[in-house]
Amino acid sequence: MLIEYAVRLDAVTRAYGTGEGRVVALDAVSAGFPAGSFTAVMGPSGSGKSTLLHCAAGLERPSSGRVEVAGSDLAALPERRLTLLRRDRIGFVFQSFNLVSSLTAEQNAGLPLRLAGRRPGRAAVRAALADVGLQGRERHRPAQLSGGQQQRVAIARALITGPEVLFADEPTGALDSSSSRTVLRLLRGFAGAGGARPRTVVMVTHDPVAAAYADRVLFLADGRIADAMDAPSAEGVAARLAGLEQDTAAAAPAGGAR
Ligand SMILES: Nc1ncnc2c1ncn2[C@@H]1O[C@H](COP(=O)(O)OP(=O)(O)OP(=O)(O)O)[C@@H](O)[C@H]1O
Repeated sequence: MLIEYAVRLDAVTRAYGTGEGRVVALDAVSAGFPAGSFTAVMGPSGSGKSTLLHCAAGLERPSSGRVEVAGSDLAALPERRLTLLRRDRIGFVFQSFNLVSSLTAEQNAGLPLRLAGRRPGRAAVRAALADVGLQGRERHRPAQLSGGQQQRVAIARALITGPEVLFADEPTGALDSSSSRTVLRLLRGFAGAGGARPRTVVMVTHDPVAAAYADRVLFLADGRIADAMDAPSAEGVAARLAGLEQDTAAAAPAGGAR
């Protein structure tokens, strides 16, 4: 059966700096994220997880290699088309929520539509907030909401444009375990083949419990894919991660820099 990929990386390298100070954050990484799947990306600190996410989402351009999202080769897109792809077909959720503190939950959630020059319909925004369990909180500002509630506003904002791919960078990193569960269930519920188009989630996390919500875990070490695990359990993921952390620590030169 032919697998349809929502996101594909082909020999993607991303290096920072030059000469002595050059750091290869991603080293010829090839990976496919099937349409409708939920993938967690894990690995020791500095292994390249955020860089992979940023390259896959078109937030950063790779030094070499090819990234395809929703059938488009990102490098071939002019800046304007890339902006439209990011705006209309991709959603982002970050660890730090990134809400606008002076705006209400409703205004924050409707912001992508406003930025696209569309007047956000109140009913649609309220429905998006209700979908994440925030009915009755529409007029609250971020400071009046808990961390978990703020992240749910951020999810409503990410989903308001009906994206095909949701990228999440440590979405539960700042949350307690109960709020984390709520957020992870929302991400899990978003991913899938149902609806007009399959919906795909790619999530970077440090937390094996969070990774166990995914269909598949991709492990990075030293900027390369080190392993993959289907139908992950938190225990299995924790054990694999501990092994990779040991290998990375053993391989690191004194002083730590790669
Ligand atoms: N803008 C940058 N300039 C220079 N080096 C960078 C930059 N961004 C990342 N790096 C380096 O690239 C490597 C990979 O970083 P990245 O943030 O992708 O790792 P990570 O796995 O997400 O780490 P963590 O789990 O600690 O967040 C690291 O060695 C990091 O120091």
